[in-house]
Amino acid sequence: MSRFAHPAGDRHAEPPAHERPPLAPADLNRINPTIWPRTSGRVDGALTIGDVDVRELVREHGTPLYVLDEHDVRSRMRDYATAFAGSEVHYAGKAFLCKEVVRWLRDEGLGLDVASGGELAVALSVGFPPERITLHGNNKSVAELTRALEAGIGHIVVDSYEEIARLGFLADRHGKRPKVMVRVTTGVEAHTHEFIATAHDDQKFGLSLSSGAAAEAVRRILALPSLELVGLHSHIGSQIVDTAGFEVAARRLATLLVQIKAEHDVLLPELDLGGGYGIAYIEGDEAPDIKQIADSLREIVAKVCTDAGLPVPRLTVEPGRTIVGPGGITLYEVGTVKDVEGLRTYVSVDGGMSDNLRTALYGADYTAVLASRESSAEPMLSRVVGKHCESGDIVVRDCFLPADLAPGDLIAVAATGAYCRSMAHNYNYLPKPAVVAVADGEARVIVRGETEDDLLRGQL
Ligand SMILES: Cc1ncc(COP(=O)(O)O)c(C=O)c1O
Ligand SMILES: N[C@@H](CCCC[NH3+])C(=O)O
Repeated sequence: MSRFAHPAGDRHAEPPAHERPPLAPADLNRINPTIWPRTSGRVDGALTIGDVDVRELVREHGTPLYVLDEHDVRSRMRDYATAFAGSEVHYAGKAFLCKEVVRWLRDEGLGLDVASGGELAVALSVGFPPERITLHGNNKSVAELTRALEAGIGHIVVDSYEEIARLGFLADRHGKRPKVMVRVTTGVEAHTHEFIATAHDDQKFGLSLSSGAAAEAVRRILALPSLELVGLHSHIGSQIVDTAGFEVAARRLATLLVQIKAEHDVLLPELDLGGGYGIAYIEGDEAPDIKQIADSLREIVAKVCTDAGLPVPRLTVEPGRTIVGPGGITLYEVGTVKDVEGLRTYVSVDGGMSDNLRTALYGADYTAVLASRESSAEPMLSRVVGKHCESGDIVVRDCFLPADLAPGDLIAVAATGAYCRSMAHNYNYLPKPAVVAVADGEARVIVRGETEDDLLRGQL
């Protein structure tokens, strides 16, 4: 995913032109609206979000700090509801889930995808309507399936033959008949990092279309009276900006639906096309247009089905990153600024891979700016690193920061709303930072930051 990774096996080779560090931006102080939250800007030199000055946020809540722009997130929820009017939009909670985000979803009329019993518990704890919840996972436990059945959630997406048998048995025992979908591996090679591509055959998710496993799963479900097969599901991967893969997957899924009608005389009323749409992380990134995606997916499915003389199924999409990613930032305080002669400057901040694992895990790119003030100093090629005991503990691999950067300055990293707090961990016993929602000049803690007591809890 990183544009700047060195070719494997030769760490000293000059990287090809497209992998070299970027040129310094013309204006280091710029808050590019395609990357930063919708309400962000600079006032008196300092970054503001939701009309709140980040210096105030830090005075009140410390650093590192996740900040979520409520207007940004809610407006993206509404953008999806509008673009996919007539279809279902289920927010993928794995991107970032907490009680308050669930309340926003409920207000804005979206559904929710959960990938574990824990995510389900968050949703149910604030009374989210269970019929608007879908449960995913390649290895759901008996306890998770049982809880889903007891709560009466809307859909369970089955991912293996074992799960079909397990769920069929549990549903029978509990006197339930859940709506299920089959997760189909459509064979699409998504253009994204290997670890987050999910529709090629050689990975753990789903049942393969090409091998016939998906069709066999359909047969097995139809043979179980305790399961109601309502549709097919596909999710090809995450942070995908080339929309062609979504279209191929939608066509393949719709074609399978037509084949199922021919083989079983069963008309499935639903297709779930997953999520995975990319966002802009750095200058020059272009995020796909949601309205265009909605129109093209609807058109493709409608054509395949009407050509076969079948009614068009109800569509669902499951965006995570595109809803919550761009509205989130992380604030850090600079602790040390170390010039490594002839190479770059290492800017150490008070968080790192425990609050943002994505750079270490996928070589992800991010944008960072000096947030507590403006500066007219020269650009300095920088690497923003954390405080963990790992040299791979990098937050922003390559960026330009002003050469007068000093300890005590605040740095903001953009587009950290998705898959940062949700993948945070406690390596080196660093507490997970708080999440603060900002809107209309007010800031509210929506997830409390961990304390030393939290870190020691549970130890005997
Ligand atoms: C089944 C499923 N649906 C939806 C998503 C959401 O993906 P994204 O956050 O990339 O939109 C994921 C994660 O990739 C997923 O695994
Ligand atoms: N966690 C990944 C995406 C995986 C999405 C879930 N299947 C990321 O940060 O990009």
